[in-house]
Amino acid sequence: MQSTLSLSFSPSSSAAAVSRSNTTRFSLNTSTPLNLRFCGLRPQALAFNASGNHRSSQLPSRPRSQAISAALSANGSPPKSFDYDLLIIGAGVGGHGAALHAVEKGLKTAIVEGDVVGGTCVNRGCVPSKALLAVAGRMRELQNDHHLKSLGLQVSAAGYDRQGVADHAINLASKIRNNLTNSMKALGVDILTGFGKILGPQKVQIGSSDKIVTAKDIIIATGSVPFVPKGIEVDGKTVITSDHALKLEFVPDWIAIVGSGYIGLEFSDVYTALGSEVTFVEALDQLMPGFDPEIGKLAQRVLINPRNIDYHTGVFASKITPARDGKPVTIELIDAKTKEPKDTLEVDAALIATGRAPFTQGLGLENIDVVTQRGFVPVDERMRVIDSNGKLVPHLFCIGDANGKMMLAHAASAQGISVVEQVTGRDHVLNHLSVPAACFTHPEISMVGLTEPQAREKGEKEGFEVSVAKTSFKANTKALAENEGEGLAKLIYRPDNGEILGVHIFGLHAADLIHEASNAIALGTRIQDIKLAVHAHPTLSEVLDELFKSAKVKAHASIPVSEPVAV
Ligand SMILES: Cc1cc2nc3c(=O)[nH]c(=O)nc-3n(C[C@H](O)[C@H](O)[C@H](O)COP(=O)(O)OP(=O)(O)OC[C@H]3O[C@@H](n4cnc5c(N)ncnc54)[C@H](O)[C@@H]3O)c2cc1C
Ligand SMILES: NC(=O)c1ccc[n+]([C@@H]2O[C@H](COP(=O)([O-])OP(=O)(O)OC[C@H]3O[C@@H](n4cnc5c(N)ncnc54)[C@H](O)[C@@H]3O)[C@@H](O)[C@H]2O)c1
Repeated sequence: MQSTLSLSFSPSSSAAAVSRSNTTRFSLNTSTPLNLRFCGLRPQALAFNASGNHRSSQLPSRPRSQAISAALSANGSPPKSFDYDLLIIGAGVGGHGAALHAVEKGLKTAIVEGDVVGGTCVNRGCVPSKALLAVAGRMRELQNDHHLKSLGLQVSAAGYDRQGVADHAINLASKIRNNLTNSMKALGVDILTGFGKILGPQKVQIGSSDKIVTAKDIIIATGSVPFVPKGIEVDGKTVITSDHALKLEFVPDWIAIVGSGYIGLEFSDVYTALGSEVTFVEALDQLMPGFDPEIGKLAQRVLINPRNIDYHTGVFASKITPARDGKPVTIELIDAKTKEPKDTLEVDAALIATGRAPFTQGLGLENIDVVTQRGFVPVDERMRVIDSNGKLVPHLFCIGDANGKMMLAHAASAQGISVVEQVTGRDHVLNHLSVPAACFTHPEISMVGLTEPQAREKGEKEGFEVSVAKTSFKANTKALAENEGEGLAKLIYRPDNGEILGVHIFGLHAADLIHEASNAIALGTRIQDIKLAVHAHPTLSEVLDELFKSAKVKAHASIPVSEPVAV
């Protein structure tokens, strides 16, 4: 096994540095402690210092090296036999995906959860947000007279019951949480309740009790919490994070959304559908800075400009004070570059959507000599944890939001499956460039692989040509039948060999359509091959069919010809 590695770690050191939209970007104003919350999981306040490491060390009065050797001498010797083959710390989607695959592979598996099964995605993320977005989509349709008339429909004024909408999100989360729990129980995964703390190699303490569990391999899957920049006071009522917003306790007349990434954009869709005015505050010079620029422009034309949304770009929200004593929420804006004061906003509420911070405090990483990087656990491309000397920690892996490679539910799960493949004897490296992402606005945005600027930069560095092909939803029969012709699909590829570098879609059901492209990238399928695949007519999938067919690949790689099958 390789012992010294260079770090493969994507989070940029500044929020102003844009990489991919769904790679971690968090470190704005980290010079003073951040105020992080974790939904009541742990009583003590969380605080990170400037480097993101935890301020309140477990062993604060001793030098670190001394503390580590003390811990190792007490707990450091690896156990000779194990309670489990695999122990997973954190029962979010990452942990759940790993657990299910582990059982399938015949591993005796346990999962430790300090709060509720399902983690962020199920309880405070993907699931409740998509329930709210489903309502938003219907409200939009019912309020769009022009659209309805063109279909020959007549509907009287649309309305909603706030608590009914909130209940839909709560009920869905509870249903999926039960499904997840039952699926693990049914397969024989032991669910251990308590906060997991690594005591030494292959050894984890569960909760504050004396319960210590040993396992041959351990996966850290402890996820993330909302990141709140300094100067912003979250009261959970008028200044909120997504944790609060998903409960939909009120629908403000006017809400400022700080950050125009995934969370900001999806909530702007929900709030405007429910009648709020939205003001975006974005640190970078354009909205939705993580998307492919062309898709971002189209999204701005369709999702921002015609809606009750205005915005301030190139500014930080440097101070936000909740509404109190009859005064509204106040937001002080400073220029992102010069730091000069720019403006003060007074609004009914503010949603802080400025990224997520890893949840790794109190995990006992110091006991195995692992130093986090702004809270993220350093891992190599196989999710193997790297210690402070650059060496792999045997039998220890970290997946999902806690490693910061790609903060998406399915990425967490895919990383978990990849780890299980490795510990059961099959080498596996997940190609993150094949992992799709989607923003569930109306219409949706989806993407896989590189943006056009990223592809051009790579092409320049590595000396290959980059080409772009595009198709419009306006030419698609199914989209037109739905009266939803506003949309674009964009393919970024190598004309010399037909390699797909990236695909970006804006339009109806873009989140479902992206998988043909992501699977093609994962399987190494070239354009000259996929353009021969057949799509049912009339379907939205023909948008991608057209896209691949319109690409101009110069060198024709051999096209596999399958034997004709007698029917
Ligand atoms: C509003 C919102 C919407 C989102 N929408 C989407 C979406 O549509 N699609 C998508 O792909 N992603 C979405 N995401 C991102 C997605 O939720 C995360 O990427 C995903 O949940 C990460 O999974 P995870 O398993 O790494 O961590 P988590 O889901 O955060 O789970 C970690 C679990 O570990 C537990 N834990 C932590 N420390 C310990 C410990 N020491 N001992 C025991 N248990 C511990 C926690 O209680 C938690 O249950 C969204 C996120 C948010 C906030
Ligand atoms: N549909 C999905 O897959 C989905 C949905 C929601 C969340 N998520 C995941 O959750 C994570 C967090 O989402 P997010 O939207 O919070 O983060 P993000 O990184 O997508 O966007 C944060 C935005 O906030 C801006 N920003 C940061 N600090 C600021 C400040 N002080 N003032 C003004 N602007 C500031 C950044 O420039 C950036 O544009 C993402 O990594 C995403 O992958 C995914």
